[in-house]
Amino acid sequence: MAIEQSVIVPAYKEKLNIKPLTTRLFAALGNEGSRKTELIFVDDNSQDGSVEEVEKLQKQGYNVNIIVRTDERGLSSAVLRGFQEAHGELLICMDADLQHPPESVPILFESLKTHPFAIGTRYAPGVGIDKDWPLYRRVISSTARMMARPLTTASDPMSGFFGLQKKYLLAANPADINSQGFKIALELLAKLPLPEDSTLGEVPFSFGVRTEGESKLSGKVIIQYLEQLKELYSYKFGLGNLLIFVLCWAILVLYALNKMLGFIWA
Ligand SMILES: Nc1nc2c(ncn2[C@@H]2O[C@H](COP(=O)(O)OP(=O)(O)O[C@H]3O[C@H](CO)[C@@H](O)[C@H](O)[C@@H]3O)[C@@H](O)[C@H]2O)c(=O)[nH]1
Repeated sequence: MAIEQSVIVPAYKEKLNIKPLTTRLFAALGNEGSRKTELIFVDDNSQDGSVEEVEKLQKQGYNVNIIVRTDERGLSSAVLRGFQEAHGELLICMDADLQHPPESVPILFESLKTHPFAIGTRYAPGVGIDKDWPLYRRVISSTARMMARPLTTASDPMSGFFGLQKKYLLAANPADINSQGFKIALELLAKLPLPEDSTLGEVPFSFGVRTEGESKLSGKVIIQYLEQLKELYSYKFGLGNLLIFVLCWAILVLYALNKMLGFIWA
């Protein structure tokens, strides 16, 4: 059976997560789903045994591959590389750390059959974020989410769990896409030539906590996000609206402070 759908996973030092992610994903897809799906890890030369782990799974019959980049680092660029190499018409990106449940992947693929772009959301009734996700991450995430509000209708534009129909990626000019940082979903949502009348697929999921390995979020990634936002505001609204950007900033800093104090006092 030909490959119709691809799951791309950016991975840096994720050896311990590779096996559980692969086995859970293919179990969730079932026999028929597994036959038409490939899983691709895009690893930035972790040298932690990830490659050997994938080779073991290949020997067990799983359709899983690993691309090792030696000349580049970064989440967004890794995802774009995976999308480039993928054989499926439907593409999904998810993290390796199991914070995005593999069991939600079939639902996201289903949504992509009727939506050009679909995104996993943590902000919907019945789902949410694990209570053990650290306070500072909640504050950063809420603030970042508010700052992206004018750019997209997505309820969770910070989500790293999303998918799209490949034809819309191919229709974009690669030079337009910013491959820095972590926020590739927001970038693609803002820049892909999606049909005007199309709606965004939103798939609620519960965001877990990482049990193996560590987050790679750093100060540099936050700065990259702010630079990306500035560029997206210019792209969408023109430089004349830089003032709006500055005002949004001021409001959001106040919002973050309020949220932080609220949490502390709560
Ligand atoms: N290849 C590659 N992969 C990377 C790199 N940096 C991070 N990754 C991979 O990208 C995924 C997410 O990175 P984490 O460092 O685990 O991010 P996080 O703190 O859990 O935040 C994630 O979840 C948030 C909520 O959905 C997202 O907002 C955020 O963008 C990210 O996806 C993981 O699979 C990680 O190995 C890199 O430089 N290169």
